[in-house]
Amino acid sequence: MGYPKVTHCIFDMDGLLLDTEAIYTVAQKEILAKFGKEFTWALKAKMMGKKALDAARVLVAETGLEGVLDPEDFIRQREEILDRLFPDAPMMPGAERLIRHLHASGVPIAVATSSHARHFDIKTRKHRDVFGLFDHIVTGDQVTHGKPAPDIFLVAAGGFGPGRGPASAAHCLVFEDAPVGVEAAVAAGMPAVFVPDPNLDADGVAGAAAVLPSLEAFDPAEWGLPPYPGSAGAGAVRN
Ligand SMILES: O=P(O)(O)OC[C@H](O)CO
Ligand SMILES: [Mg+2]
Repeated sequence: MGYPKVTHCIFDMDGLLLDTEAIYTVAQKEILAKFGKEFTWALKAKMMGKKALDAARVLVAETGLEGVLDPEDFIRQREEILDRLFPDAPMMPGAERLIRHLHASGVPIAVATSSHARHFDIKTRKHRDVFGLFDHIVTGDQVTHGKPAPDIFLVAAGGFGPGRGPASAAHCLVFEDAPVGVEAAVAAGMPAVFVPDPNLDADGVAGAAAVLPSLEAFDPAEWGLPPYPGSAGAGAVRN
């Protein structure tokens, strides 16, 4: 397998634990339409997983709107739409079961999201019980360099506290839905389970240890983690 036994798990949030990526798409489509521009999956793939300003700069550059739409102004317009839609974001299939299982089994778990703390609060308002099970949460505003830099995963791995940390980065399994997130995990020296949206062209994404259609297909036992009670598990496609 090429990886040591997994002892810790680090979860991305948007598009992985929470179904919020569709909300970003709605907001971004709406704003670009005002400028006669289309929001495509190819553009989304380059933005998703990044911190807000990094992603806004990509959008402005890729749509040729430099000098027309200021990235900070884009973010302001987007906030109005997002703030309205985020509170109703549901969890992704399989996310709650996996989190509850890992927590009940004593596996240290953390969140590493590029979202800033204010958004994290709005998005998780209806899911406080589940998010309360994580050892700790690292939000995008806590690191200078966002994904694809490895920083956020390294900070998350370092946050488990004395005696509860991983022996090395390679013992931490990262779950991601974004190409830049997989890149960040690889740069951090961590195996990554990539769970891409079916609309995302995942072909050019290198380095994932496994690619799954959904968290429902994740079998903890395959990674040396405690098995689901009474379950044989589903098959991961290991690279
Ligand atoms: O996927 P996350 O949780 O790192 O957050 C990403 C951004 O907030 C939106 O793509
Ligand atoms: Mg994500």
